Amino acid sequence: MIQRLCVLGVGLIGGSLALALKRSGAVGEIVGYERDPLCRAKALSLGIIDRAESGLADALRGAEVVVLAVPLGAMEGLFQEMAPLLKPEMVVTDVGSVKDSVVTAARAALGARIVDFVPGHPLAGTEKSGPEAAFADLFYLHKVILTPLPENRPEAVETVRMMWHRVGAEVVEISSTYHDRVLAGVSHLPHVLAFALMDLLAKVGEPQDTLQFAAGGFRDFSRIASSDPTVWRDICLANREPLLALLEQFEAELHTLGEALRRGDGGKLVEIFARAKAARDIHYNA
Ligand SMILES: NC(=O)C1=CN([C@@H]2O[C@H](COP(=O)(O)OP(=O)(O)OC[C@H]3O[C@@H](n4cnc5c(N)ncnc54)[C@H](O)[C@@H]3O)[C@@H](O)[C@H]2O)C=CC1
Ligand SMILES: O=C(O)C(=O)Cc1ccc(O)cc1
Repeated sequence: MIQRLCVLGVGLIGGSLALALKRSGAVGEIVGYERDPLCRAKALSLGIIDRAESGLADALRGAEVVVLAVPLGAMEGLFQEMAPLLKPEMVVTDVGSVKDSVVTAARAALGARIVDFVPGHPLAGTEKSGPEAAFADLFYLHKVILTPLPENRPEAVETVRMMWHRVGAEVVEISSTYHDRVLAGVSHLPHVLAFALMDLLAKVGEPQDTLQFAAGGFRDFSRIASSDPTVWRDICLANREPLLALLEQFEAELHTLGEALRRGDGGKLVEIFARAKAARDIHYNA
């Protein structure tokens, strides 16, 4: 049982974690720290948090576990501000979609207190944001990646592992660098492609006229282009190198496809499409 949990940033992810932990009975009091007064009020009125604070010292006081659930661009500043306020009994974790940059910022700001910072990333979310979008089932039966540090106290890792376990998530541990390389492929590049496609369609046509002719496949593929632009700016910039490496390979892949199309080379198209289908089917239709 966590007596008091402090969530920094009560949006989709921080709010959903608060709701899920409350429902599970794993936490006594949940304190929310929010920069945006509207989100603060909303999180309180929706019963997501028990208490809202606009000052970090008041928010952190007496917390056993602190969860950073702010956009990646806000993490470094928060680590710096919280460093002098952390007490020996506090365990700190985050939910950021990129891990190496968060680890670097935490190491620089937290000094010896890094032993109690356990980096995390729930592999669950939606294209919506803010406290109104939060829901208690978000993490149920989803994976949560932890990228523990060599310096971590084992008890701190166990506390974070248990927190996610209590909301029905499956916890796995990998290195932060491997995390960032894999997530560039299965999350960050797909979001970039969806944004790029929607941007292109918005420029070449009138989406409000043409989208009425789109079928389910388009809706599936483009859904994530409705994600928050600033949250995704931060993710792309934080994982710039792995993302750029993959983007360049993707450009080459598109070039190969384009050349095959230009030549009328149906054999090449089937070769590429069949390899792609097999790779996807082996995972999803096994
Ligand atoms: N959106 C998604 O599906 C997922 C997001 N993540 C990660 O979760 C984190 C939060 O993302 P979301 O919940 O989607 O965003 P969100 O926009 O729904 O929530 C973020 C909240 O943080 C607040 N905030 C921003 N800067 C702040 C600051 N300096 N101090 C206090 N509060 C501040 C905002 O007012 C907002 O309420 C990000 O780091 C993101 O990479 C992780 C998994 C899934
Ligand atoms: O909306 C979706 O399907 C997502 O992919 C949500 C998401 C966004 C960011 C993450 O780091 C993890 C999950």
